[in-house]
Amino acid sequence: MTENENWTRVECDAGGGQADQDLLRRLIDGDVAVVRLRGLLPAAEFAANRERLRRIFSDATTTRYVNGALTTIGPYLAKYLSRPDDYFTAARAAENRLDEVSFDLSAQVRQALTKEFGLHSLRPAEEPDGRRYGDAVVRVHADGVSNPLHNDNIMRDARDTGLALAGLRHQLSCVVCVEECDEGGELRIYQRSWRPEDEAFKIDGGLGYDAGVVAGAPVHTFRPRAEDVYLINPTHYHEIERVHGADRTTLGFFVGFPGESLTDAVVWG
Ligand SMILES: O=C(O)CCC(=O)C(=O)O
Ligand SMILES: [Fe+2]
Repeated sequence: MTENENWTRVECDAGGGQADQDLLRRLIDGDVAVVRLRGLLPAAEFAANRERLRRIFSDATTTRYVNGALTTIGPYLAKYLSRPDDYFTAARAAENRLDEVSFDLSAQVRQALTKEFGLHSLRPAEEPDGRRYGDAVVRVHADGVSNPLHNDNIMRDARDTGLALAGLRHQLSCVVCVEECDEGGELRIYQRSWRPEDEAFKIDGGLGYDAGVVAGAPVHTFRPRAEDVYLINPTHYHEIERVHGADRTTLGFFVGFPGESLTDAVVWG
């Protein structure tokens, strides 16, 4: 596990012309660890949406696992793959609640990403029958919380569900840092994507994989700061270090590309 100059972060200032299709391709190919976009949205948008979220914080739900816990506002699909109907119901309920307080950070970020990367479309994913996926999940990591080593791969995980997302070609993850913690909370991402034989490293009854699965792989460590918007390839192993002090609050959504053209994409939470 070594930091390595060949597996590192690309920093972009919004409007600087650096964010393009080629950069998305490098994330997909596993050549770039993190793309960090600074200044994607005005500070005032973050401040307003942070305040809106605060009003519905009591709606957050915590899912406990033997080796961790996830506190979220809005459902995350990975938890509902065996009961998609419940996912869509919960997604509508969360959307209504966020609308009530005029929370619009996900829509703003989508619009800004579309412009920044020159996309033709970036919309919440839909099933052919019209059921719409949730457009993001608010994740709250409080003092003492970490996330175990895992990878996110909807093409693999939804394969037997009949959901349209299983047919995507590529998946990225977009994270919007709403509130940074005082210490810790670093994202550690490895230059190692999932392979079927890794299932031997899966933690029984828990979340994620044993550290042995990434032995020897280059790692990049990134500590998100408030107002960062960053992209990773979540099919690569990643984990979040223990958070200290203030909550680490993020808005996250996955970005899926149905084809090799990286200009048309869908999102889900
Ligand atoms: O919050 C982060 O830095 C990463 C969260 C994560 O696991 C993901 O985006 O897939
Ligand atoms: Fe993840």
